[in-house]
Amino acid sequence: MTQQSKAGAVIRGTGVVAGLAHGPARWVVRPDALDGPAPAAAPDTPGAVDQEAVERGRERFAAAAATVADRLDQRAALATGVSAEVLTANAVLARDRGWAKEVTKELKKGAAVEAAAVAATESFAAKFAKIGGRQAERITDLRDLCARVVAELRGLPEPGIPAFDEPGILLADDLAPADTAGLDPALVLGIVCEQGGPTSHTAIIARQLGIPCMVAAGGLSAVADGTRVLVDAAAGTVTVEPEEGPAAAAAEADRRSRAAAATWTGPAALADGHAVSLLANVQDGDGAEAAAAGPAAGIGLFRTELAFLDRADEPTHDEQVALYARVLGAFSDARVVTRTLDAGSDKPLAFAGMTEEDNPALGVRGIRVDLLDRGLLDRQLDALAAAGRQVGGAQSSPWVMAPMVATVHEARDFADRCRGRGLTPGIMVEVPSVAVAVDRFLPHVDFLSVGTNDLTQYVMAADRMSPDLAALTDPWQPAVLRLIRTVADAAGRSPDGRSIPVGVCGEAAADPDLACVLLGLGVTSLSVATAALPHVGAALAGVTLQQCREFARIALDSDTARDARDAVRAARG
Ligand SMILES: C=C(OP(=O)(O)O)C(=O)O
Repeated sequence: MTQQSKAGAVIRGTGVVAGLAHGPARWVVRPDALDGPAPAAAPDTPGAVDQEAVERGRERFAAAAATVADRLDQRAALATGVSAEVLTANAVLARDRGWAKEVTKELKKGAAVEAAAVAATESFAAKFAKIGGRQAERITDLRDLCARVVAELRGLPEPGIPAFDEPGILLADDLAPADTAGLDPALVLGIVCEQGGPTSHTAIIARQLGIPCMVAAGGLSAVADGTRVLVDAAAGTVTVEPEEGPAAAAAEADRRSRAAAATWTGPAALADGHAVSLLANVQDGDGAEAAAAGPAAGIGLFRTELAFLDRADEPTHDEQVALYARVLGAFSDARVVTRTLDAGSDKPLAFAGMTEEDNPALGVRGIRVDLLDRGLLDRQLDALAAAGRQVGGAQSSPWVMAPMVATVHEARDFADRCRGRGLTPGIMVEVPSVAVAVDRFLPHVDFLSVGTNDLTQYVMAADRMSPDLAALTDPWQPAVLRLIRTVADAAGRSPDGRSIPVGVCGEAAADPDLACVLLGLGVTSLSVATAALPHVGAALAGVTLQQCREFARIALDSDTARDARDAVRAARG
């Protein structure tokens, strides 16, 4: 039996639709397709095939699948936009001839019809998993259809969303599109899935409905139905049985800020008219084009390693040029900051030549891959320079930054290699040594970008992946904020008289309260996931620079991350 989460425990996941939600957890009812009396699976050594049984099974499956498809069509007719598209696509999947054929194959082996449906589904799921990417994310759709067809074959009600008699948070291993498409945002305040990815249908529909949503929340099954939880999708956390007063206040403040965000269209500016450079974090061409269609003023972090995570071999020069040109071209007149491959730690790249390490977060990652193969970075810089020339205009000298820089030597060497190719060099500030000795780094680079996720991990000596250490890896940690102030102060009066831009591209920038603090600390740009842009933009529109400075002072003078957050939230009102 799963051990239940304790009060105050924090579960981590990936936020896909920013926002806070507080209420009782309600689990999706998803009966295992083979619950109940086990239907006969295909025997290992099939005897003579009972043709009549095969035919009966084929007809029963076809009828059940058609009923499920009809119901999906009916729901599609009542839905709009992406919800309708998703429901229709799943109705088509339910009528798929290949699926029916695979079921018949299993029936011919002697399986009962329910078992045949499950076996056929799992055979497709295995194929989808092998292909990976978006195809793998369709496995949930497929299994959901199978569960519905099996329920229909057994004369049971359709599995799915529980009835909500009060507003709450929907929890699931993964949600099927047929579930998400019919959700009522007045009752479903938040969605958390133990599995799923940022491009899964759950994420797409939650975004359309404006429901805060998290996926890949490992350990969620330890949360019992009815337990009160606080979901903070921007921070990627679910707090089990949080302190009621502050949790309710935070959720209410967030509800108001989401209402403001829904009408915010940019460009970003503070209430006193002070312009803010609000940029997007992206990982591929689709993301860059989606960002360009919204209020982003450019790209502050293009995580190139995420575009190549599933690659066994290094992408060719031409492949890289095509990808980079697409991302640069999405903002042909504005700043696009590309980060060189941040391979290693939680993002191993098969082609980067890393070996297993005991402590990969402190090992060969980011720029340190130079130790194994300097050519990898050189080839990436060549491709980026070529993409810049191809796009031209404002992108003819692309901004590029290196992750995990720790020494002045690394910064100088990186900058030389960039300048030699006509690129504009910067470095990430995520190793504390850079923040502590920032004045020594500034003469070599044209910009800095603070990666608060890693900076916090390394300042607090706490693994960012550890759910038990979530309170320590909170970017509101006053020690982290003090380092950011040191960096911003130094960059504002660089020894050679230049004012060096300092951005923040970690998750800290996506927290509307913390975004105000960061501007108050002197940061010159913020880069956040595209979905979080309106939340941050709307929050900034409600405060002046002087207020931001006051919020920064309050946060710096706090002893804990929690005190800092609570005090700034109270001051913002
Ligand atoms: C932006 C950052 O990098 P990563 O992609 O490792 O989160 C960070 O560390 O804040």
